[in-house]
Amino acid sequence: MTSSDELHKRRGAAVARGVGSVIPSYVDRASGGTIVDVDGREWIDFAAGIAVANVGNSAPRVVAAVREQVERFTHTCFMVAPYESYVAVCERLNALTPGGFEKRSALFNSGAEAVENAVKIARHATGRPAVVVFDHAYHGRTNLTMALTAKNMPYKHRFGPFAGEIYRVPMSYPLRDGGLDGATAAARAIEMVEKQVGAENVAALLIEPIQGEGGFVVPAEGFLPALREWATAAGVVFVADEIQTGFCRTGDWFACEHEGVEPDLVTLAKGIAGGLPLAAVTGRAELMDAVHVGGLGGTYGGNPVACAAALASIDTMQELDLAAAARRIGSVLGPRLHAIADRDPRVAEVRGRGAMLAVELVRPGTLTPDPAATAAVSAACHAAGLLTLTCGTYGNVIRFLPPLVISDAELARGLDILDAAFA
Ligand SMILES: Cc1ncc(COP(=O)(O)O)c(CNCCCC(=O)O)c1O
Repeated sequence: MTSSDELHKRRGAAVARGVGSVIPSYVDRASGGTIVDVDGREWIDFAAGIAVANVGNSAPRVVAAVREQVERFTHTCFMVAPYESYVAVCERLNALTPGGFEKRSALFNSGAEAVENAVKIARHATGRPAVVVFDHAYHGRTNLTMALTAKNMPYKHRFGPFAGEIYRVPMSYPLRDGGLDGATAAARAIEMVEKQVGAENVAALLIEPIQGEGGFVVPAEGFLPALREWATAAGVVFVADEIQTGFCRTGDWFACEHEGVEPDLVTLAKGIAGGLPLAAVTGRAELMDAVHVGGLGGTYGGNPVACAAALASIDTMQELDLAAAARRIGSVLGPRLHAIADRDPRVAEVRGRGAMLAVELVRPGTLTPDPAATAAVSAACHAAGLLTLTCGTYGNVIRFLPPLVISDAELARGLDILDAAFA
C-alpha cells in the first residue's frame, strides 16, 4: 500500500496547496472512534470529519442503504426525474426539527449552499434585503457565506468583494463580554440592528446556536430566546444554522431545543447522512413555499445515494439514541476537561454541550489568547495518535467532536492522550 509519505509527495504535485489537511497521514479505513492510516497507524478520532461522522464512518445501515441505492440508480436530478427518497428525507426533517408548525424542506449538497438558500428564501418571502449575523460566526466559503463569516484568515482573505446587505452584531460570549446575561447581550445586539439597519429592512437573523469554527461559543442562557422573540415581533426570519450542532451532536437532536427555540428556518448538513454530502433548509411552509417554482434547486441537490444514506443515518441515530450517547460522552469528557483546567492555568474555559466540547487557551492570569500553546497541545495530541481540531477567532480553542458511536475504550484512550498532551 502506498505510504503516507509517498501520497504526500504526489499530493504536492497534484492538489492545490490552498486545500490544507490537519494531519499528514492518509486514511485507509475508519469506523467507530478509530481511523487507520495507510501506514497501519491507528488514530483515536476526536474530529468526526468536522462533526460529520456522528453515526461513525461506514456505519452498517448506511453502507447497506448506499449499496442498494447505488445499484438501482445514481443520479437523475430531482428537478428532472424525481424519486421517493428525496421526499422521504424531507418528511423526516420536517418531523424531526423543532417547531410543531407545517414545514417544507429543500435539499442541497453543502452547508454553505444551504445557508445561501436560506438567505434567498428569507429575502424572497419578506421582500427585505438585510441579513444580520454575529461576531465569530462561520457560515461557509462561498461569496455570500464568506460575507456572513466573521474571520478573515483563512476564509475571506483576498477573496472579496463580498455580497452586500450583511450586518454584524456582537455575540454573547460570556468569557469575553464580561459575563453579560443573555437578555442583556441580546438587547445590545438588537439595539445595533434597530439603530444601524432598521428592523423593517431585515430579512433574516442568522445564528449558530453554539458557534462552531468561531470557537464553540455557547451564548448565555436567554440570548437565543430573546433574539427569537425580537425576530417574531419584527417580522424577521430567525434562521438557526445547525450545520455543526445538528443531528444529536449537542445532546439534543438540534441545539435550539436546549432553550425551546423554534427557528423559522434551519440549515442542516454534516451529520445528516453518515458522511455522504447532503444539506437542507427546513422551515415554515409559508416561507419555504413563498418561492416561485424553479427558484430553488441545483443539479445534485438531494442526490439519491446521499438521500439513502441520510435515511439510514437518521434511522441509526434513532435506534441507538445518539442524542443520549452525546450526553453520555459529554458526561465523561466534561469532567476530564475540567480536571485539566483545574491544574493548567492556560485553560480559561471549558464549554460546549453533549459531544461538542472545547477548551479555550490563554496566557495564564489573562484573557490574552494563546494560539501557540493551542498549536503545541494539538501537535502533542497528533504525535500520540489523537486526532483533534482547533478553532476560534483567535486560534486558541481546541475542540472535541468524537463520533457519537465512539466506544468507552476509545474515548478513554483519547482522554489519556489528551491528559498527557497537557502535562
Ligand atoms: C455552522 C456552519 N455553517 C456552515 C458551514 C459550511 O458547511 P460546508 O458543508 O463546509 O459548506 C459549516 C462548516 N464548518 C466546517 C468548515 C470547515 C472548512 O471549510 O474549513 C458550519 O460549521
